[in-house]
Amino acid sequence: MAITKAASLSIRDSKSARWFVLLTVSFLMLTGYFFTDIMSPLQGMLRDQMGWSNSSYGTFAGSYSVLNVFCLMLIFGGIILDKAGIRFTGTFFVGIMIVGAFFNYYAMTDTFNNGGLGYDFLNSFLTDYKPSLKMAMIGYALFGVGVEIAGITVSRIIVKWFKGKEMALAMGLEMACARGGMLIAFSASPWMTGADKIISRPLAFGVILLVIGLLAFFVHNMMDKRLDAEVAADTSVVASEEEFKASDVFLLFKNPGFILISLLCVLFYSAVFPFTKFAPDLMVQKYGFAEEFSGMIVGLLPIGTMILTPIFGAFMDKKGKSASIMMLGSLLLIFSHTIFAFLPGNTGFAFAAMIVLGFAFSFVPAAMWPSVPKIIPESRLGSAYAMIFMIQNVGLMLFPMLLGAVLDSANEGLAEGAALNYTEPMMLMVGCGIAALVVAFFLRVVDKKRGYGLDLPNIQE
Ligand SMILES: C[C@H](N)C(=O)N[C@@H](CCCCN)C(=O)O
Repeated sequence: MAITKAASLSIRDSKSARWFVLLTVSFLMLTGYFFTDIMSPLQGMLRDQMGWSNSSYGTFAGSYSVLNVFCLMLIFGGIILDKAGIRFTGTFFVGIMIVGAFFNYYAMTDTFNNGGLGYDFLNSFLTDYKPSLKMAMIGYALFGVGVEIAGITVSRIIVKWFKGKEMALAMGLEMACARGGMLIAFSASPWMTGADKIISRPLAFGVILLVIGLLAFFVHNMMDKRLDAEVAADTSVVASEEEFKASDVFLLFKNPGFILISLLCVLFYSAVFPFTKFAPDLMVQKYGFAEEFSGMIVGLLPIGTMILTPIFGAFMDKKGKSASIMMLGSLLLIFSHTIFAFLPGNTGFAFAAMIVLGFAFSFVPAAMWPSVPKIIPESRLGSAYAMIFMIQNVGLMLFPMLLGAVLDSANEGLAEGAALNYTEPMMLMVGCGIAALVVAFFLRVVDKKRGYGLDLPNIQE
């Protein structure tokens, strides 16, 4: 049964306790996001060493979401979260994340590629696809299930500890840490392959980091247990919300605010995460950066968001304006991708577009995620976040595949060694941005009509 707390103080009222909890789960997300983007700056090496085409690379990137979409893993994850609780769900799915990451690492090793366990089997069907690609996809798909459900769990944890307090700031800081993981991946991964360019090296490091993330989550579990014990022992805590039922998932779709926020999420994120998978190669092909530095340029994006997301989060905690800020973020997204698509390959434009994208990628997440609890009751939050992530994952699956396929087809017959043209793939991203802006506009209209309070401050005085 979902509960709300009345007057008496609990461990969540202790600032140091709740910020410490935030630290543990933020570190976990850092490790997850590090692994998510670990292969992104290695697209060129995957082409040269593993023989992966751009479409193959896009298919690999999209495999992250395949189980989440086709096996409805995020829906199950959300239901498990609402039924079995934070500690079990988090621990189990971080475990899945580690197993998937290990398969992904194994796919890149010489052991596997020289006929290791599973090679012959994976080589016996769909022979157009390399065994390394198939093994990496199995691993990345499992990893995608784990990291996404871990992300949903972490959002739930932050609401549990920060609701009515500094929630947007806390979510902003958690996302800043996650972006820190992206930053390390983009800037360090090519260097970690070493002079001999061994792709499996950064992946091995990523697996070890994930195990450390799991240990951090165990520390969170201890704090969470204490909070639950306090709540159970406290007679001033009153049951106030209905118990969650699996059928409630369908109720979410009767809520226009939920539908619009889900649509905005899929459109906005489809123009960001799939883009970042190709962005290092875009830097090489369009702007002429060396492969080792291309990830660092893309790393400007997470650096900017690490600083800006918590700042905007704190602003919205105090002043509100989330609905308007989501519109502004979508507008900036269009500007940024328009620069990448249509302006000349001048490095100044690359920096400018990346900075504008950094603002967009700070505004929208900082405003969107803390808005969900204003639209959905707490007992259904796990499922609501899960459903939003699930819809978002459709975009995260399709868009990298589309980008890879459009890139290959736009560059068919290109002379050996000539730079790839990214205009058409980037036009796809501009289209997503325009659609996101339209949805953000309607979300603001519906907010005014229904009184969700998206433009109101998060902190209750
Ligand atoms: C990719 C993942 N599904 C996602 O949407 N991540 C968001 C953060 C959502 C959780 C906020 N507490 C992101 O912006 O990285």
